[in-house]
Amino acid sequence: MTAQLIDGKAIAQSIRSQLKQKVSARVAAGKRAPGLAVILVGSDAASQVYVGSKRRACEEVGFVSRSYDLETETSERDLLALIDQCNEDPSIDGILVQLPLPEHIDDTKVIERIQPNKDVDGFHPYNVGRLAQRIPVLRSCTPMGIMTLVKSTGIATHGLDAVVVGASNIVGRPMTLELLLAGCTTTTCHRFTKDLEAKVRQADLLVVAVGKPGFIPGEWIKPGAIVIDVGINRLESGQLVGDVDFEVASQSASWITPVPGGVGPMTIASLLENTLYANENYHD
Ligand SMILES: Nc1nc2c(c(=O)[nH]1)N[C@@H](CN(C=O)c1ccc(C(=O)N[C@@H](CCC(=O)O)C(=O)O)cc1)CN2
Repeated sequence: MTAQLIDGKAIAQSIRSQLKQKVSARVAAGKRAPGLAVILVGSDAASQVYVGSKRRACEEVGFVSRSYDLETETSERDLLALIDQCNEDPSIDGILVQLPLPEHIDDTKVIERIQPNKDVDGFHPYNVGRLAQRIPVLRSCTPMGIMTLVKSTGIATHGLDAVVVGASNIVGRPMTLELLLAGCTTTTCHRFTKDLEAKVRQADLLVVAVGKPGFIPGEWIKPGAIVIDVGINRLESGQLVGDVDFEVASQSASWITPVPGGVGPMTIASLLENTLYANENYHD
C-alpha cells in the first residue's frame, strides 16, 4: 500500500483564506480586527523563524499583530509585567509567548500569568483543564491542528487505537486528551514506556512528537494506519525530516503527514483560529 499524503500546507492555507474572509466581514460590519501580541525572548534561530511566520500569517488574514522582541537577558519580572500590560489592553485578544524561553525564566509562571481568555496557545491550566473535562474552549494549537488533519482524511476516529509517542505539555499530553475526546482508545508513550515497538505496531492512529530524526522505524507501522509526524529535525545536510522513517512508513500507512508541510503549518493556522475565537467570544 502507498499512503496518501495529508497536505497540511494546503489545509492550513485554506483555513487562512476562510479566516481572512471572516475578518474582513467583521471589519466591514464595524467590528475591531482581532489583535495578537507575539512575544519573543532571545534569539533562538528556530523561534525567530516561527515567530516571523506567525506575524506574517496574522497580517495576511487581517489581524493586528503586536511584536515584542525582548533581549535574552530580559528578567522574568519584566516579561510578567509585559504580559500584565497585554492582559489589560482591550485591543489585544491573544497573547503568544514563543517557547522555549531562556533558562532563567520559569515558563509555568509565564503561561499562568496570561489571562485564560487571551491564552490563544491553549497552554494555561484552565484551558487544558477544559479540554480534560470535554468542554474545550482555547485548545493547544499543534494537537488542534492535528485533529483537523485527521478529520480531513474522512476516517472516523471513534474506537480507533491511538498511540501518542511523546508526553510534552505542548503536544503529547493535550494530544492524548484530544484523541480521547474524539473517541479513541489512547496510549501515551514516553521515555519509561516498555516495549514501544509493540505499542506502535497496534496503532490505528499514530502521533509522534519526540524530536529525534527517524525515531520510529517504518517497519513498525500497522498496515492502514494514519501516521502524524510532529517532529521537525534539521539534518547536517540541511534537510528537514520528521521522527518517523517516512519512506518505509508510507508503504504501510493509509495516510501520512510529510515533513515539512504537514503539522507545522497547522500549528499556525490553529493559533489564528484561536485568536479569532477569543475576539468573537471574549472581547467583542
Ligand atoms: N508558544 C509556542 N511555542 C512553541 C509552539 C507553540 O505552539 N507555541 N510550537 C513549537 C514551534 N512552532 C510554533 O511556535 C512551530 C513549529 C513549526 C512550524 C512550521 O511551520 N514548520 C514548517 C517548517 C519550518 C522550517 O523550515 O523550519 C513545516 O513543518 O512545514 C510552525 C510553528 C515550539 N514552540
